[in-house]
Amino acid sequence: MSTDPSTTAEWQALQAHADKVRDTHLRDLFAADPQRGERLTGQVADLHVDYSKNRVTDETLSLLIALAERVGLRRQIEAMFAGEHINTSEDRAVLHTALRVPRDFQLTVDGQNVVADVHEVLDRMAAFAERVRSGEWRGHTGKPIRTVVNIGIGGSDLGPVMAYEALKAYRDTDITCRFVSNIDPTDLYDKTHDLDPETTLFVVVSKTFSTLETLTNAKEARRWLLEKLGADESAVAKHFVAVSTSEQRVRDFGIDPANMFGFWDWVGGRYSYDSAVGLSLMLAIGPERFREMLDGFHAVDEHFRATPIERNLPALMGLLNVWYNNFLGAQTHAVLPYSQYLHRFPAYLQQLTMESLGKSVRADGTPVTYQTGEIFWGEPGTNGQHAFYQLLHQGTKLVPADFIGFSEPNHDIDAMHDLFMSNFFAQTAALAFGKTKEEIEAEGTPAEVVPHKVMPGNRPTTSILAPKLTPATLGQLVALYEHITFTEGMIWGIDPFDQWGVELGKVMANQLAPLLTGEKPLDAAPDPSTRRLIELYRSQRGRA
Ligand SMILES: O=P(O)(O)OC[C@H]1O[C@](O)(CO)[C@@H](O)[C@@H]1O
Repeated sequence: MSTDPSTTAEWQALQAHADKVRDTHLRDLFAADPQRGERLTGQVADLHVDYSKNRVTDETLSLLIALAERVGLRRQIEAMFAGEHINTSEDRAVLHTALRVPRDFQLTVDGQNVVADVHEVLDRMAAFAERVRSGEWRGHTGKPIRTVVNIGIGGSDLGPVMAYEALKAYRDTDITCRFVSNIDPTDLYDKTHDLDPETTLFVVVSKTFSTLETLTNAKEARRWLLEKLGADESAVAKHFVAVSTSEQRVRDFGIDPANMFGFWDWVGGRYSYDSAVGLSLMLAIGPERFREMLDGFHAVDEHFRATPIERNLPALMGLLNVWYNNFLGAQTHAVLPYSQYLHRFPAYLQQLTMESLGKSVRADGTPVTYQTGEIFWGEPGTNGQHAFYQLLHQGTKLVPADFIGFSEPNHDIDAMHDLFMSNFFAQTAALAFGKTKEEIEAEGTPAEVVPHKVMPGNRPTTSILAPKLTPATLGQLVALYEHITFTEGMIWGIDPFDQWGVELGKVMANQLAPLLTGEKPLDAAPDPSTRRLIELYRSQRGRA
């Protein structure tokens, strides 16, 4: 049975400490230590991380580090990098870090030369991407590809689309990508109805190649293509490629394995866009920039693997999340990128963190008696400022937030970027230090309005500042959050690499589909509420 962290002396010391410091204000912490803004910072690759505006003292940090040592975080990190089967409920290694190692790295896992396999696929992807980008790869009627449609869902969509949007400034070809994920037919319709089938390439991405949404969309896309081209099945080879771990299922679908790019069961879906799952991204930005992104990931991996916990930024950020979640009662965590290009980053992080950490039993199956995964959410600044920041500043909820910004813009217009980033700095300062009653009164504010204008402050933030949003810094950011997630999972003793909780709904959807069409009677509904809803649905669709 694994250690219940909440029964350890280290956890209990944190609980006692939380009671002591709960009301300590960031104003006082900064006043007591003028060096705090420099001391509580660190650098990982290009990312400057300032965690000084968190509600922690040096003692808090030492206690959190002691908890990490107690649960064996260092040992767990080594186990992950070595390819041990740390995904216990699926008995699998967890080796997304191997996807970004340089060619000369040595890593053999379960008898497999992992590095050689990774680079073999990367080389095939690069060769294919060059052919498509140069126009050498032609569609069935001899025309070059202009649009790539990625069909996938979850990890087979969120990573590629997030990175495609993030690296917009680095797309340098005539190729544009679209992403179809939802089984809502409007998604496929919307993304294909105005396309020229002669110049369209579908990349069907599914780790399992059994996901209902993806296979349904892919079949429809194939039907659309053949119908529009007026062609037979032979056209599929020029317009469909697959990314999967299952060669047999790809073959069964009708895609030639020669047009398949593989990966391995030791890559979780939400940890996969730096594998062949990122093929659409590579088609858009080219193999060289894709490689730069992988190097960015790797730089943070090396930091996470080799740096003592007291200076290990992903570990420290993970521990801060544990602090708020388990000792100060926070329920959610905001991620606020000051970059419009990162507008899908919070959605991407939702899968990474919430599919990983939304568990209520430990790895050995025993129930947890403490809070696990927090709710991650966010929107780019400054848009969020005009929507939900009011609650961050004056609401009753504690919402720790990460601010992510870049000194150099990807495109600037006059001094807009300076104005933009001044909001980043202003918000984090306002959240931390607020504005007191006395300061507001001194401005001559009418007495009855004063309480409404008081800004309590003491709202914790971590600032991540990088020189510029590039393929490398994007890779660094993603690896940072992967390892933050890992750290939290290890502290709580859960398996952050499985996702059994999504299965039941999938099975039930398959069982219910014939009730919606009328092929099965309503009596087969699982409960009276669902029966009534389906009955209404059927009548609104004109079905008896
Ligand atoms: O890549 P696949 O096998 O189609 O799975 C898609 C997604 O579905 C999930 O299994 C959840 O339903 C995710 O973990 C995964 O990223």
